[in-house]
Amino acid sequence: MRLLKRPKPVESAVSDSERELFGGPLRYDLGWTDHEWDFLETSLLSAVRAMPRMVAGTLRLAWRTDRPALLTVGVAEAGQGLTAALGLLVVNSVLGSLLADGSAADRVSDAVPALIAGAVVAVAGALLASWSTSAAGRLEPKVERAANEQYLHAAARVELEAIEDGEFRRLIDTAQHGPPSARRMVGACVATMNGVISLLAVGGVLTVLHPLLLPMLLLIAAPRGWGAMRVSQRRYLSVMAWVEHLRASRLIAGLLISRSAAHEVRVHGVGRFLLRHYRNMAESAETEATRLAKDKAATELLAAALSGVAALITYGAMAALIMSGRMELAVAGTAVVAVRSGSASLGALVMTTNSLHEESLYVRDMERFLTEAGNRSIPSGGLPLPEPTKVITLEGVSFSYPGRETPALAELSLTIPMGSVVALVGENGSGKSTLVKLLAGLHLPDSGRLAWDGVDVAEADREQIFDRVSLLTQDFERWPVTARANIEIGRPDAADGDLTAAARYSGADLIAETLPKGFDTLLARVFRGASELSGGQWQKFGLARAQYRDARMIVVDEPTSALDPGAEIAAFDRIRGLADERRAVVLVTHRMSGVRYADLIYVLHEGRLVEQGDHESLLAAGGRYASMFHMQAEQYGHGAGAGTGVPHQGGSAPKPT
Ligand SMILES: Nc1ncnc2c1ncn2[C@@H]1O[C@H](COP(=O)(O)OP(=O)(O)OP(=O)(O)O)[C@@H](O)[C@H]1O
Repeated sequence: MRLLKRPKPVESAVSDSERELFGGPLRYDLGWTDHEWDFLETSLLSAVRAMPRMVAGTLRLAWRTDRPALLTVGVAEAGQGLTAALGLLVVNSVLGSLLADGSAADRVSDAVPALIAGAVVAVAGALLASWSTSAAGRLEPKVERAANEQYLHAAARVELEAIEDGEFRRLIDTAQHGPPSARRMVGACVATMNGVISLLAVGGVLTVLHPLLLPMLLLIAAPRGWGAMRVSQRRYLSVMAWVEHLRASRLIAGLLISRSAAHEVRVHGVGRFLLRHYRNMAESAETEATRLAKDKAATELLAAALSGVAALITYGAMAALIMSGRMELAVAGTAVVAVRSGSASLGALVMTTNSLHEESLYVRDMERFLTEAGNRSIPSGGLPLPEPTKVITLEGVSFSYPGRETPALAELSLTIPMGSVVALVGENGSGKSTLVKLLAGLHLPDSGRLAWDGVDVAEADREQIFDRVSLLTQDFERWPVTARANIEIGRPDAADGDLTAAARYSGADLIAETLPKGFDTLLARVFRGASELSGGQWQKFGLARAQYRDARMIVVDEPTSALDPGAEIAAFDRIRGLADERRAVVLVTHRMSGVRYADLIYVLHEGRLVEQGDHESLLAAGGRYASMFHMQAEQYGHGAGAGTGVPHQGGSAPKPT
């Protein structure tokens, strides 16, 4: 039975801002929505059928996190169901006494024992409810934490390629609703359990009173159940379709208050521009919220009307039964109370079942993410790397980014011997940073072979590769923690690191001396009492971190871009000094002054290796490297014959073409 009409794609309003800033409507892939609709287009019955599976999943998680709390909730909820049934029997007994023959005083005094029993039952019910609430309150945050840990652990373990894949990022985004939903599912499970038990109790009493009363009760609650189900499914579809729009609005809002954008936001008037777009996008979202609200109101009105008609039929039938003498007045009185409380219980049960269903949709997204993340996670285990390693070799290595036709690296063959300083040179986009990512084990070659002393990284234990590589990229992380932790985070689990040596090595020790609390100064402006460093000072902390790591291969990508001329010369000297027989240094830079003393220089062009050798031989060859070197030398006034001159002045070096 199809209870729901397929909704129109949620695509009507495309804001101008989406067109202007993002090149078109930001909507979740509608192909996905179509596919999901098959799942969502479920009847009430199938949602109820799926319930045991959903409940079992949540209960398993709850069982793993806090067994005593879960058992307490179960016992307390079952007890409450019992008190509900006893309460109805008490009502029946009281009504029986009150409607019996005899004087008013006698009838009231006959009812007293049942009234006392009723009070005891009510107190017991209240105590059980409060016991259950406190245990469920203890359980819920634990379930959310467990689910969050699963989510974050899986996200941190996936391959870099997955992180850079837009589809997967969307999955990460939607799955973040999962942990809070898992928490709410515990509450919904408890409420559902409560509803089921109360309803069984009421249903049992009603069936005993008269067999027709239970079907009538169900008739009253069914339309409300249908309405609630339809509203929640439409809300879910809408959330999914608008998730990117919401993300983009948050991005714009974030930019308005971000520190890094603060200068342009003010000086270039970007603030006004972004605010206008923020409003524009918020208005589109409001249109969708209004549409949903109208739909919800209409659905609920229809459900209430149908439920009212069912109630009318029920009470009419009861009146007919009384008048035909087939139902006693006391039974009818109890039945009215039971139908009222029963339909309230059933209504609540439908709502909680429905929220269980709705929350489970989000938990399902998280499950889907966990499965996908599991498929795309960095494999554990593999061949051990030789220690010490003598050489890293690339043979015919090619690599393309997903969705890109031209390979970022093509048929690359080169060697990186331990103890040497290897420089990677080439124009923007020639593939240097991509090669760095491959060397660090962040990406694996699509074809060809990258090996540490003959052990192919595709078969090697990736953890061991990560352990042996120290990475200082152009956009290295400026961790919002203390100066000390900013260096020690290079080897987070090491207890034997030499912080002083690492800081002295890069010059970060002198910077720390000027900080209010030395190495214990917090380097995160967002917190009170924290200090901020200049770009060049941060780079020295980055270098110290890279050195602290004590790796076999140190890869530095533009390590001196923010350093003043003196600091730059010193930094290149220090970087050269890092190479020893156990360790290689891979240097990526556009500053030819730093490249000059490298033992081996590889020149890349459009992902291919076009020249290799040392500085002198490459200059003598008069090729691409020589022209890049001369171009920079000329800029600093050394003239075309600057084979011996070293252009190391500050300012950004011109990008070779
Ligand atoms: N994450 C990515 N996804 C898709 N393509 C990418 C990605 N990163 C880089 N590319 C593409 O791969 C090619 C090589 O880029 P790469 O960053 O390796 O060059 P580079 O030599 O380091 O450049 P630069 O000197 O500007 O830092 C470029 O065409 C670039 O557009």
